[in-house]
Amino acid sequence: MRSLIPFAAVDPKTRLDSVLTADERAAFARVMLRSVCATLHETGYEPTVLSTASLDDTALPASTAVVVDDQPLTAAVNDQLAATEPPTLIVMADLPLATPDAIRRFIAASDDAGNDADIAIAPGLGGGTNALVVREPAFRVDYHGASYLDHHEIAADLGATVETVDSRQLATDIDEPSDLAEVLIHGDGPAREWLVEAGVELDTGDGRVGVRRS
Ligand SMILES: Nc1nc2c(ncn2[C@@H]2O[C@H](COP(=O)(O)OP(=O)(O)OP(=O)(O)O)[C@@H](O)[C@H]2O)c(=O)[nH]1
Ligand SMILES: C[C@H](OP(=O)(O)O)C(=O)O
Repeated sequence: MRSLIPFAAVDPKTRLDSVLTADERAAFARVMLRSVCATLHETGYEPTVLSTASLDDTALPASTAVVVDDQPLTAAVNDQLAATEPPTLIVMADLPLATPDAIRRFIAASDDAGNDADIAIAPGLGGGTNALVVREPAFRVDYHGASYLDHHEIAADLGATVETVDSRQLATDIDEPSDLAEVLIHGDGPAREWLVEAGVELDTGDGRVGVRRS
């Protein structure tokens, strides 16, 4: 199955700006991208990174294809869907807890006893769409906001079947500083390592666990 990883290369992860500088956000976004690429490679896919700007080769595992398209996310992904035959797997670049097992379970769950769902969605905790399998040729994405609900509506309008796959590892996208706590608690890969080296640590004071700089 063709697989795409959309990536905002310029000034990424702005919602982390209370914890990370602009250079750190750019570096951390690339660490997460590299981790998701490696996860897909390990799962047996050859992902294409759909990036808003060209990328230094060191940002990616060897032999990862890059397509540069500086359109906004939804338009760039939809042009890719229009240009190729389904199925397409789309996995966001900010899922540092994603593992090959989680991807395999997502794909397997989207295939219910041999009846492939037209659309399979691994929702993000905030209502977004962290991973998507598109088997319906007419389906087009509409990211941002509660895109999980929007994608259900778009599928319903097409009479397409939808499978929602509940996966903690795929649900954890890194948007807000509190999401970094999830990486420190549950991660065991390069994103966690990068945060520890940068001096980002758990803040277990009152209320919800967060992060602070050491
Ligand atoms: N190709 C492409 N990918 C995008 C674009 N905007 C976001 N992405 C990617 O889509 C996924 C989810 O995006 P967001 O959580 O909105 O990421 P972001 O824009 O880096 O973060 P914020 O600045 O905090 O909104 C990540 O993999 C991003 O790298 C875009 O305009 N084009
Ligand atoms: C791209 C967007 O991501 P979020 O802003 O929810 O991280 C979405 O999943 O629709």
